[in-house]
Amino acid sequence: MIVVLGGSGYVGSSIVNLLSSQGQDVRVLSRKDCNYYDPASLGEAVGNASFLINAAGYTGRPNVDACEQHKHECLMGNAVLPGVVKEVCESKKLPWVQISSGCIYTGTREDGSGFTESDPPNFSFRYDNCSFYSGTKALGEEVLADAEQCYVLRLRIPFENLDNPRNYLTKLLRYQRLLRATNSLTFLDEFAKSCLYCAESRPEPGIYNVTNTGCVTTDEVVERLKSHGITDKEFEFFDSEEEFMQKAAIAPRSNCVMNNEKAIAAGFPLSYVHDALDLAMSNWISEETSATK
Ligand SMILES: NC(=O)C1=CN([C@@H]2O[C@H](COP(=O)(O)OP(=O)(O)OC[C@H]3O[C@@H](n4cnc5c(N)ncnc54)[C@H](OP(=O)(O)O)[C@@H]3O)[C@@H](O)[C@H]2O)C=CC1
Ligand SMILES: Cc1cn([C@H]2C[C@H](O)[C@@H](COP(=O)(O)OP(=O)(O)O[C@H]3O[C@@H](C)C(=O)[C@@H](O)[C@H]3O)O2)c(=O)[nH]c1=O
Repeated sequence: MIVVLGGSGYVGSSIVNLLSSQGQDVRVLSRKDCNYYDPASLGEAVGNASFLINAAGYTGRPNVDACEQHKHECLMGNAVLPGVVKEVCESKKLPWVQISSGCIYTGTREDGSGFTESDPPNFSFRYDNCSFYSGTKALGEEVLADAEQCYVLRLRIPFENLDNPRNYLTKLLRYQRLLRATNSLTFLDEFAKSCLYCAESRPEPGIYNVTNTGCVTTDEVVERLKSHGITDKEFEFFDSEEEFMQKAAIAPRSNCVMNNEKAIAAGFPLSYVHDALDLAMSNWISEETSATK
């Protein structure tokens, strides 16, 4: 049995749907079911699972700005909880996935290439340059530095074919103005498949950048949204990151390029970012369409 903590959330529900569709025996755990911060209570709820996926955490709604006002929940969910899950999984000798984020980096390496798993985070409390959210995600990875049988999977700006306020494509369609940035992204379907891959095939445990190959600019993504007929909107852009910070954001955002070669070499099912965007956009289901179904 695979236990999914936070299986009701945006990322967790995508994982649960995939596992269920593949005939896996899945159990979703929620904060209602036990005390996440008491290893005995969490351990009892986990029972005799054979694999665990921790998709619980605090992200803020509608975006990470909300974490600046909810620091306690954010610190507990993103930095303390991974430590409790580690303790429980190690006592049960249970292999498991922790969902981390690529938002612990900003920019590119000095030579313009993407960050690898061995690059230390540069958007963290140690650099004193980050959002509270990113700081807690970097701390969550530090807590797991010596974790056994643990897959730390770094998701980065998820997108998919379903219109959803958490989907990057929906965000770009709805934000009044856009920040011009270059990012690596993660196709949510392939992230869910990557979690299943860890459960079934057990690659070497450790940190993996679970991002699609390559990177894209905001302009490239909006041009693709237009060429797929999803919108004919004339997008407006901020003149600079300073203007974006003054008018649309509370916390600084991570925009970054990630290197996924380690994940590809380990067999993770990750396609080129432009191909993944085309697949999601060519199967686009708008909120209006899904509401009438
Ligand atoms: N969405 C994104 O853009 C990205 C997300 N991630 C990471 O993926 C994971 C899941 O994110 P996402 O699905 O978007 O988030 P959601 O908020 O949609 O879901 C997270 C779930 O975690 C539980 N939860 C909420 N607050 C807390 C808390 N303070 N402590 C413990 N559990 C809590 C809730 O489940 P319940 O009420 O059932 O307990 C909730 O449904 C997080 O670790 C996040 O950092 C990484 C990169 C990008
Ligand atoms: C608020 C806002 C953001 N943006 C840009 C900034 C950035 O490049 C991109 C995403 O910014 P958002 O504020 O939507 O998302 P943010 O909350 O920063 O997104 C993150 O969520 C958490 C949970 C993660 O772990 C991250 O990996 C990432 O997915 O959109 C705009 O263009 N216009 C806007 O008005």
